[in-house]
This record gives sequence, C-alpha cells and structure tokens, in this order.
Amino acid sequence: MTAITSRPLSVGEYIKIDSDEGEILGLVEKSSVSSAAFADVKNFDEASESTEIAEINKRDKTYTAHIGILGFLENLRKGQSIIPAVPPIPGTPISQPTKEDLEAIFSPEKAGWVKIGNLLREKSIEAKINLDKIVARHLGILAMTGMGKSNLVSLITKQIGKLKGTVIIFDYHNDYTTLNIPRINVIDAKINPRLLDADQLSEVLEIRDGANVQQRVLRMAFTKQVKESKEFWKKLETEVEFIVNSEDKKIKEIRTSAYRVQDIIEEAQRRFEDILDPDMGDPISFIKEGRTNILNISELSEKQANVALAFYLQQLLKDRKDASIVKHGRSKRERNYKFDSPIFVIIEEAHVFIPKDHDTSAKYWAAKIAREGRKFGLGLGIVSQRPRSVDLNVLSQLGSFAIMKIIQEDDQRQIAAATESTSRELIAQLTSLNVGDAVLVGQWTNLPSLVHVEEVKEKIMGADQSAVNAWANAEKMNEIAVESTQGLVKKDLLLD
Ligand SMILES: Nc1ncnc2c1ncn2[C@@H]1O[C@H](COP(=O)(O)OP(=O)(O)OP(=O)(O)O)[C@@H](O)[C@H]1O
Repeated sequence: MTAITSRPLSVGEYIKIDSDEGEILGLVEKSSVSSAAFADVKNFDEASESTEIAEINKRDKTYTAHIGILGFLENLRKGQSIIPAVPPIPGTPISQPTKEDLEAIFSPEKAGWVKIGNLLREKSIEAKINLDKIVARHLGILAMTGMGKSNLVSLITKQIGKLKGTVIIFDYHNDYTTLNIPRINVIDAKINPRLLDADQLSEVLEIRDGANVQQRVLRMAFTKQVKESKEFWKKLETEVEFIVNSEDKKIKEIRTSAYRVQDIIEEAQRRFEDILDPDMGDPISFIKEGRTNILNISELSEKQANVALAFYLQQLLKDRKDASIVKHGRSKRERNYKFDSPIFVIIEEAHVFIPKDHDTSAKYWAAKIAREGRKFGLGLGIVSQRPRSVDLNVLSQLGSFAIMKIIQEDDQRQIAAATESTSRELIAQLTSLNVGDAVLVGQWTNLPSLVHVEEVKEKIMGADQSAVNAWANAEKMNEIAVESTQGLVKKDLLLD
C-alpha cells in the first residue's frame, strides 16, 4: 500500500490503518521525499531558485511511504496475523499506533517472552522474543563480523540462564569463556579416540584426505581390541607394528604407508596430548544441566573441531531421544539418559561446520537436529558471518532469525532464500543497519521487527583491540624490562 503523509515516515516505523473492516497494522518498508520545485531542475542556478521556492511553498514536499500490511491489530494482539482480503480503499486515514497497541504485540507479558532490546524506530517499546520457539524451532544469527552476533548470543544465553535452562556454546574463537554470568561451566573440549570410528580417527590424527592407503592401514589397525584396551595408544601402535612386520605379500605392499601411520600416531600423541584423551570417559558427562556450558574448541584444528562437534551433536540427540522414549513410552524402561530438560546448542562459525559445498559429519548431525530436534527438545542456534557459505538445507529449517548488517549481495540472496517470510524491503535495509541493530523474523516474534539489541555488559571480550594502545604499552614494558635487566647486570658485576 502507498501512503501520502504529512511528515516523512522512517523505514521500520509502524502505522495504523483505520479501514472499514477494522484497524490494520502496517510497517513502513520504503520512504521517499520529493519536491515539486526540483522536478525539472537542470543546473545549479535553477536548483538555487528552486530551494527558495520550496521554502516558501508549504505544498512543495511530498512524503510517500510504501507500507506492508501486517494484519488486523485485533488478531496481532493475540499473536495471529490475518491479512485483509481486500486492500484499504484510497483515502483511508492512517495514524500512529498507541504504545499499548505496540506493547501487546512486541512486548507481551507472557511466560517465556524475554526482552532483548527495543524497537529501533519506537525506542520506548521493548522488543521481546519467545524463547520456547527458538528451542523448539531453532534460530539463525547472521551478520557481518563485528556487528553484534556474539553480543546477541551472550544476551540470549544470559536470559536462558536466568530461567535455569541448559545452553551449550561451541566456542571456536574462545569468545565466551570470559562471559561473566552466573552458573557458567567452561569446558576445554577434548576427544576420546576410543569413541570414534576409523574415518573420524583418521581426521583427528590429521591423516591427509587423499592418503587412501594410510587410511586403510589405520582402519585395519583400529580394532575392537584397541578400543577396549587399557593402553589405547600402545595397543594401536602394536597393531600397526604387526602390519609393518607382516610377511603377507599383499600387506607388504602397504608397508611404507604403515611406517608413515606409525609416525603419525607417535606425533599425534605428542602434538595433541591435551586434546586426544583415551582415558577421559564420556565427554557428555562434563556438560551440566541447567547451566551455560561453554565448550572451548579453540585449541582444536578445524577437522578435529568438526569431529568433536559431530560427536557431541550425535550424543545429545541420542540422549534427548532416549529421554523422550522413556518419558512417553508405555513400557517402563530403565533411565538411560542424562538430561531431563530441553537443551539449546549454539554453533558459531556455522559456515565452517555446516558448509554449503561439501559434506562434513558435523553438518550431517546438525541437519538431523534441525529436522528432528523439535520433537525431543533440542534446539539449534546457528551463527555465521558468511550466510552464503552455509548449507541452505539447514538454514531453511530454522524457524527464527536475527539478521544484522549484511552488505554482500550473495549473503542477502541466501537469507532471502532461507526466510520465505522476510520481505525484500526489510532485506534491503540490512546494508544500512548500525552495530547492534537487527531485523527479527520468524516464530520468535509476533511480527517481523527492526530492533536495537541491548548491549551485554557481562561480555568482556569482543571489542576491536586498539593496536596503537597495545604498541604504546609494549614500548613501556620494553623500557621497564631493559631497566630491570640493566639492574641485574650491575648486580652480577658487583657479585663478580
Ligand atoms: N547491541 C549493541 N549495542 C552496542 N554495541 C554493541 C552491541 N552489540 C555489539 N556491540 C559492540 O560491537 C562490538 C562487536 O560486537 P560482537 O563481538 O558481538 O560482534 P560479532 O558480530 O560477534 O563479531 P565477530 O564476528 O568478530 O565475532 C563490541 O565492541 C560490542 O561492544
């Protein structure tokens, strides 16, 4: 709908249309100002004269707004969007909705709705989101780097924490370990090699992708006895040694590769001592229910992180499924699960773990959770600064999105493809958002909205580092170091 107004309207502003069928809420999607005096201006002098004419003539300016119809206000208050069958007739008056109108829609006083900021164009209205919907139907947080993704993740986590919910963040850049909120449980992610299959073990040991014979050697050596052995590495080495020493004609052909695998296993024990731990038990047992669990995967290589992530996702889905079967099943089964309540899992750098152009095991399990998780109370939060490189299949399973500033057209296209309901006009706004501004769409709000997200004070890291300050400090420290060393030299001389 197009409206001609007495003042310029801002994009993202809400308006009320007083139609015969009832009050309708609309969103300004595009706004323009034109001046009759400037219509045929061809040079500077004409422009100069037109400025004077425009100033005198009050009728000179035309304020035009394109308004997307959101539905009848009455229904929106109840969380339903019913679009009128016929458009309002020309001449229908429009007005500003009242504070109460907007609050009923954007900040409902209902259980499960929590504040994450304020409407960008109506700053007095709190913007709330429905946490139940993101755990049940998943969430995507997409934005260029530095636009406030981690801040929003921290805020959502903090809010879930207040409700004693369980959150797990796979922290690839060590962004959240310093998050200063109560009930936080920081875990250095480790991998128990016993729990992997041969292909996964090959990935964490960093055997090259194309090294098929080395992979074959590892498959042969990684037997059930190795998995169950008290001395995991020793037994694995013995099995490879067995291949090296074999006189069997066929096995002899792969001896050179077996030597290489021997080196790789030896090297991995040294290099990945802190990461690969056959005696750690079940990694899931370190995750605590009712806490914010930060799984620090920053020490892991990309491939290792992928294997670890796949493992955790697989185990979590299994646990939630088992819990659901025991709770809803008719037969009385023994308790074989760990978590009693829903879990929200956040995957940062989703373009690395859930890539568009190749398959990874983390992607397989993330896609499975995206499809099935809602039945078992396992919600997925996908965070990325490169939406164009995230698998569209997974993205389009996400029920809600927070989209912050995004300039790249490929990224915008991918978002448009993943979020059917997002109107093109809102996507066009993405380039002009500031840090902390977000377009919220999907089931976690009653209506698509433009909001400014609250800044989380408890988040210590994240701000761009000042190189200039750091250099100045380093220079000072150097001077102190030189002075103190000189002091030592003198003392040494005195001692001499
Ligand atoms: N809602 C907000 N209001 C004001 N400032 C904000 C807001 N959100 C983030 N910032 C500021 O912007 C900076 C970057 O924020 P943040 O680390 O959340 O971005 P990011 O998108 O996660 O970046 P990266 O991709 O590098 O991890 C921080 O200094 C933070 O204080």
